[in-house]
Amino acid sequence: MKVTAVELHLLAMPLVRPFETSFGRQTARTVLLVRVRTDVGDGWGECVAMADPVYSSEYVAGAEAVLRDYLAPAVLHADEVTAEGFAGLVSFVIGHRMAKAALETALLDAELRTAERSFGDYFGAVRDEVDCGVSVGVAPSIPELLDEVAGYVDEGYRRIKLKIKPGWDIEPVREVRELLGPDALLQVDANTAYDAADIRHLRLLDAYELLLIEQPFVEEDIATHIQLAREIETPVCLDESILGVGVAVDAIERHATSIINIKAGRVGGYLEAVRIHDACAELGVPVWCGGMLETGVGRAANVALAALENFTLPGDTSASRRYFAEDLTEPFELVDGRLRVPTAPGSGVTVREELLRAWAVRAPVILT
Ligand SMILES: CC(=O)N[C@@H](Cc1ccc2ccccc2c1)C(=O)O
Ligand SMILES: [Mg+2]
Repeated sequence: MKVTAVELHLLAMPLVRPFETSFGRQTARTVLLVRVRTDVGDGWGECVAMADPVYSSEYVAGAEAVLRDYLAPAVLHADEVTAEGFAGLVSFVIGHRMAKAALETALLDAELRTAERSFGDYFGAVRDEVDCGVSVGVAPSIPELLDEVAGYVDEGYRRIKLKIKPGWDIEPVREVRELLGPDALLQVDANTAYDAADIRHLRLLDAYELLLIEQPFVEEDIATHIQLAREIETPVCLDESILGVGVAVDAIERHATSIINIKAGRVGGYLEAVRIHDACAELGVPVWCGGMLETGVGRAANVALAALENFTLPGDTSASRRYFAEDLTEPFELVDGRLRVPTAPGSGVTVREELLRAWAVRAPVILT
């Protein structure tokens, strides 16, 4: 297809409640959306980068710049572009996987809408709905944490994930395990907040039958994850470290991790995400779909991805209302702890253009 324009939309959406992690406290989501106009129709992609480079080195203003100055010109100058050829077309740009993922997804959305194929059908979904978990932030107090967790259990979430950090780990886990009972699915996410000196302390988590401990150490530090995996019963899961299928296979083969959190935005797009899924299936390593507080645009694609065979653990594919009072698309509603996989062409959702205008931080950048 021929791309005739690339639009960069910048929105601000308030969160229904503050979301605190080991790297900070968020009260709103700054959203960068990419729309491509092509000779066969439009497509949308959502960039998962945060406003600040605190989860990864990418951030909204940086993603916008690399899309404006490198990635959009590359597709606009090409006579013929395909989603499958996009990674090769922009391989001259090092990194910037979240920015690349947004544009690749927009191209895929345009292609599949025209072909009248859904993301789920294209990715190889084997389910019509996916089991959903929920990510729970660091709370001001234990009672407030327990209230929030009890609310999610009432909503039907099939797995609870607690953000932890030094000083907020063993006690909240113990109290939530007490609240949930011994059989509930419970896991933790440290977002890189610990180091090797904390390994003995982290072993205390073994008392609480957790599904996994997610990314305790910094992205580049595979060695300390290997050391922890040797010394702790709780399975180690990687998130920030997994930038592509190569590092996923390397980390698994070196026994740094035994479960992978797949986020299409973090790895450069849904095509790479499917490659990681397939490689993990080969290696007998279960995967689950991570979340980056996406609007319905990114959420729709994540739910389709989470419907693949080897996504055997509930993901952070929570309902829209977990984060937003109103979503940019039709809302994703939890039914019996599950979300339905969209079946309409492309992502299967429709961006509400009136909200695009209402929530815009500035006029869209239109590149032609
Ligand atoms: C659902 C979940 O825990 N996501 C990330 C962390 C995270 C936390 C806060 C965020 C705020 C704005 C944008 C992305 C964010 C991602 C994770 O798994 O590590
Ligand atoms: Mg994580």
